[in-house]
Parts: sequence; structure tokens; C-alpha cells
Amino acid sequence: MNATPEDDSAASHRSAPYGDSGDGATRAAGTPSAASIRLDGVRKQYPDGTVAVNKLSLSVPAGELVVLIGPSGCGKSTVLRMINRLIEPSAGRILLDDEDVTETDPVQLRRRIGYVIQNVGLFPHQTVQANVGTVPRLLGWSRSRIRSRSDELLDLVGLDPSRFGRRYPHELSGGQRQRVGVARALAADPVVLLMDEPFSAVDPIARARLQEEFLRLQEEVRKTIVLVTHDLDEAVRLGDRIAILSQGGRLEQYDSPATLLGEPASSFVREFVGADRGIRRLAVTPITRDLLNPLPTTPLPGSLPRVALGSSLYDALATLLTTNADETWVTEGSEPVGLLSRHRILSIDYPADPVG
Ligand SMILES: Nc1ncnc2c1ncn2[C@@H]1O[C@H](COP(=O)(O)OP(=O)(O)OP(=O)(O)O)[C@@H](O)[C@H]1O
Repeated sequence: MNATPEDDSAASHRSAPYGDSGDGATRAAGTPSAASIRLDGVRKQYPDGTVAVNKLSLSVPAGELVVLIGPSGCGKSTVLRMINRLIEPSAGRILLDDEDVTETDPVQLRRRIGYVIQNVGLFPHQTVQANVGTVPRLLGWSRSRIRSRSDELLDLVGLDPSRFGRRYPHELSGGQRQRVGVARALAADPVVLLMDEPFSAVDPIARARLQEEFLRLQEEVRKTIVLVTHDLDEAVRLGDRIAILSQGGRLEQYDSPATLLGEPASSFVREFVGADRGIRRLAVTPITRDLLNPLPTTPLPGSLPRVALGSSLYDALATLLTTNADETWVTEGSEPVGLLSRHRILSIDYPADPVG
């Protein structure tokens, strides 16, 4: 298992040195604002002797979204809270770019690290706008600057500031509260975003929509994100990489979703990802040209559904099942480039599973 990704893209996302940002938010235009994270032999033993995390090494390239997943009590939240020093490690080092977090003032550190938790923890007696402006206020920004940043972020998370800015948290739905939580965490343009079960308090439909919106948001802001979840589907959907932990914070595997599902590194991982990983693999396998039947020479039947080349096999199968068709057009732009059949999707021959 390699916990230091070879295709580390940190260099291409390298953040400005912290000193450049002055109050932590005014970076030079176009300068990506994300830091890499490196955990090096990190251990946490609580005073009662519980070893929550042991010898954990993990690198998160700047601008990537890494998901921590594993059974209850395996140390996920402890890992997250050691990164922003809500918990001090007993041993090992945690680096943001090249800076050791244990040597950084915790208050300064937390202003550069956004933190989103389940149920958000918005201040109930403050408006949405004031909640989003929390860290900028601490940083001493002017009122007008806080206001415009708050409006910008509410827009970014899909909440109209003129409609929602003056509301109080209890006047929002769970999903809207969650969005405000994300906006608040992004307010001072942090270099890292830590998210502990951020979507688990909302119902499955709102959750799927939040996940989708969140992916779009990440395309735009490209933060380094470490997200804890219990939900494997969420991990597969959101993660550039997934770290699976077992009890005692032991790293079982750290890989892309496709590799994790296709090549579980241990029987623990295999069991954890479960029997329905075949379906999940469809969700992370794109439609490629080699799977397509050529376009027919006879006139094309117009009634078939369409899916885009590059979307997932899961999407294709879902389209076929909902339209009750045996084949779908696969399109590139607006042009059909081939046909994909239900049979072909179901007969894909994945490489043999290396774990007995
Ligand atoms: N303050 C504490 N004192 C002693 N043990 C603790 C403390 N906080 C957490 N633990 C223990 O450390 C281990 C890891 O806890 P942690 O909350 O990090 O796990 P988790 O994977 O996030 O769990 P869950 O998925 O249930 O939220 C658990 O055994 C937990 O009981």
C-alpha cells in the first residue's frame, strides 16, 4: 500500500506562502489557495489509554478531496481534529505544506482551516450573513468587505443572499443549513477544509443533491478537503481518494475509488466495501469507446435514450432501466458515436479479484 500518491499534484496546486495572504484571504488573483497535508507516523493515545490512531502516515495532495471511512470508533474524527489541533497528537508530525501544525498557533491555524461538522453548529441567534462572516469578523475585515464576501459565498453554495442572508438558522431546511455551514467554512478562503459527516443529518434526496452541488463547488474552489463519512456511496461519489481505516486508526488502504473497489488490498477492505461493490464499480467506470457497438448504417432509431461518452456505466444502466430500453445512444457533444447495450454493461469482465 502506498500512502504517498505517486501522481501527487501538490506542485500544480501549490498555495501561496501563508505570509502572502496577510489576513488570510487576499491572495494574488489566480493563486490557488490550497495546501497539501502530510501525516507522518501520527499516533493519538487518550489519557485513559485508548489508542485511537497509531502510526498513521498519509499524504493529501493540495486541491484533492480525500475521504476517511471505516467502522465506528476507528479514529476518523480524531484524525480530522488533530489536523486543526482540536486534539494534540501523542506522536508523529502533521504538515500543511511544509509547516508543522504542532508548531503553529492553534488560533491562527484554525482561521486557515475550514471545519464543517454534522448539524453544522451555526450560531442560532445570528443571521445567516453573520454566521458566514464569523471568521472574517475575527480577522478584522471591514463591514462592507464581510458583506460582499458573505453574499459571494451564499451565491456560491446556491443560496440567494437577498432571500436567505437575513434569516436565522431555524428558518432554514437542514440542507440549507448545511450549505451555510460550508459557506461559513470557506469565508476566509482557507487552505484546507475538514468535514466531519457534513451531509449525514439530511435526508437521502437532499443529501444526493448536496453532494452533487458540493462537487461542483469543489471544481470551482479546489480546496484540499478531508471528509469523514460512514457512507461508502458518498465516499465513492466524492473522493479523489479514499482512506479506509480499521480500529486503532490503522490505514488499510488508500486509493482511488475505482482501485479500492476493484482491488481491495485486504480481506478487511473487501468485507468493508461489501458484496454490492459490482454496482459501485459501475459508478466509477466511465463509458469508453471500446464498449460501444458501431452506429448502424440503416436509419437510426430515434426513440432510444442517450447518455454521454465519459459518463458512468451506472448512469447508462440506470437510463436503460428507467426507459426500459435494451440499448442507448452514446453521444459526444450532440453527435451519437455508438450504441451501448444492457448486455454489454452486465457482461464486463473485470480483472480477477486478488484477494481470496
Ligand atoms: N476523549 C476521549 N477519551 C478517550 N477515548 C476517546 C476520546 N475520544 C475518542 N475516544 C476513543 O477513540 C477512538 C476513536 O474515536 P473517534 O471518535 O476518532 O472515532 P470515529 O471513527 O470518528 O468514530 P465514529 O465513526 O463512531 O464517529 C474510539 O475508541 C473512542 O472511544
